[in-house]
Amino acid sequence: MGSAAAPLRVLVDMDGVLADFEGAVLREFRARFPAEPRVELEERRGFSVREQYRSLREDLAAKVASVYESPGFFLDLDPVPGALEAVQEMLQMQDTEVFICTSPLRNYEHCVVEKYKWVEKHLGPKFVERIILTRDKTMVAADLLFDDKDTIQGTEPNPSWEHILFTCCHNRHIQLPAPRRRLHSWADDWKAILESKRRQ
Ligand SMILES: Cc1cn([C@H]2C[C@H](O)[C@@H](COP(=O)(O)O)O2)c(=O)[nH]c1=O
Ligand SMILES: [Mg+2]
Repeated sequence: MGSAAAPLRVLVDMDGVLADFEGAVLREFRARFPAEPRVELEERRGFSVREQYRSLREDLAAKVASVYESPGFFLDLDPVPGALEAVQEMLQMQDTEVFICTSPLRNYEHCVVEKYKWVEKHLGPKFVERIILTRDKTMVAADLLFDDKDTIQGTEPNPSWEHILFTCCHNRHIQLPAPRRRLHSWADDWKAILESKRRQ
């Protein structure tokens, strides 16, 4: 008798994919520093919001960091539209394993515990067991990784997953070289991506 095919293992990133990090940074920055120049979401370029604020004016880097390093920032992030429904549906799919794979800030004081609380609040306690917290996603074995960071590098030069770039304000201008793929939003056909990977 042949052995059953292994389940498809899917990693889903948190900030920019499940939780609206960028929207909250802008909203809180505007509230706390109304007189300072800011980067509107349409003007965001590059993964690091801190570096883009630094390019406006050196001292704005620390100011924007103070926003996302504040207590309550990560816990209060709004879910990305459609994200919660999509991962709950993924969890119920046959022959599919889903994990949340997220990187904490270097200044992890509030971020780590609030990421756990956010998942419990929005997805329930069972999903908390599916959190993988790492600053090196290349070390995690999976078939797919949905992530808004355009370039994901780490210790492992050939990660097992295919990185599907999740469209976010800071990456929408990037032209991906073939055969790299995008998911434009959770309204886009994520199931087709899972099925195509299953057939490979
Ligand atoms: C400056 C800056 C930092 N981040 C942070 C937020 C998170 O701690 C990680 C990314 O987490 P993910 O769940 O792996 O997306 O980096 C950021 O996302 N964007 C920034 O500009
Ligand atoms: Mg992200």
